[in-house]
Order: sequence, then C-alpha cells, then structure tokens
Amino acid sequence: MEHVLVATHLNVQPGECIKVKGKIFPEAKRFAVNVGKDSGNLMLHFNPRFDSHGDVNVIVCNSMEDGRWGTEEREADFPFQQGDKTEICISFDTTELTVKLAGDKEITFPNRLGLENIEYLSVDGDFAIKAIKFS
Ligand SMILES: C=CCO[C@@H]1O[C@H](CO)[C@@H](O[C@@H]2O[C@H](CO)[C@H](O)[C@H](OCc3cn(-c4n[nH]c(N)n4)nn3)[C@H]2O)[C@H](O)[C@H]1NC(C)=O
Repeated sequence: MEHVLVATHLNVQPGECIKVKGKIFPEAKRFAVNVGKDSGNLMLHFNPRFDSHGDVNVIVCNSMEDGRWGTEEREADFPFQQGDKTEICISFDTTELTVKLAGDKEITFPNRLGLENIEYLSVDGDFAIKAIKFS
C-alpha cells in the first residue's frame, strides 16, 4: 500500500481541523485519508471510491483497531470528480468525527476508539497533495 503522505506526532486536539487540499488523478480509482493514533489504530479511514472493490462513486468510511477493520459505513453523497481539485476538513470530538467536503457537504462518523487526540495522518491512493493545514 503506497502512501502519498504520512505525518505523526501531530497532537491535534478536539475542535481543531485537519485540512487536506489536493488534486484527484484524472483516472482515479480510489484514495484514502486516514487519521488516528497510528497506522493500526484509525479513528477514520475516509475512502472515496470511483471504481474500486466493486464500488462506484461511493465514500466508504471505517475505523481500525489493533490492525482490524471495523464495520464500514457508506455515504450517499459523492462530491468528488476525477481530475478535480478538492479539499476535506476533518475535525472530531469525543463522540464523533466530522468531515467537511466541497459544496458544504458534511459527513459524520462515530469516534469508536474514543481517542482524545489525533497523532497520525496518512493519505494514499490516486491523489496529489497540494497542502495540509492544521487550524
Ligand atoms: C463483498 C466482499 C467483502 O466485503 C469487502 O471486503 C473488502 C476487504 O475487506 C473491503 O475492502 C477494504 O475496505 C477497507 C475499509 O473497510 C479498506 O478500504 C481496504 O483498503 C485498504 C487500503 C487499500 N489501500 C490502497 N492503497 N493503494 C491502493 N491501490 N490500495 N490502502 N488502504 C479495502 O480493501 C470492501 O470494502 C468490502 N465491500 C463491502 C461491500 O463490504
């Protein structure tokens, strides 16, 4: 699994926002943004799929605990286009994560791991990162 970016020791607190700006490859099949404690403990695996694992234009969200995937949640909205620039903003509190997307779309996902901060961020797949911003 190739990572486009891995960042650690971030200590992002509840209410703060992790902004990931970039460009989706023209022939993108999938990309993913992962946040959590480390690569095996993810509060959120945010995985837009253009055509991957049999999913077409679906956002798959999941968590991972000690290397084991949790139960997937699939989102109806798909505000992504291959070849487009996009920006996602991830924030969290003790109960849930919020992902702000283009077009004022918002997706929430339960904070299943109950983590109190985000130390780890990784981005992988068909996505060219332009900027990462913590605010
Ligand atoms: C229907 C058959 C059994 O269910 C399927 O089981 C697959 C394997 O677990 C599920 O795909 C995984 O879903 C995980 C989230 O729940 C992850 O998205 C996992 O991908 C991990 C991954 C791949 N990559 C990657 N980087 N670069 C590329 N090409 N791939 N990086 N991380 C995917 O391989 C897939 O989402 C799931 N589909 C359904 C409908 O449940």
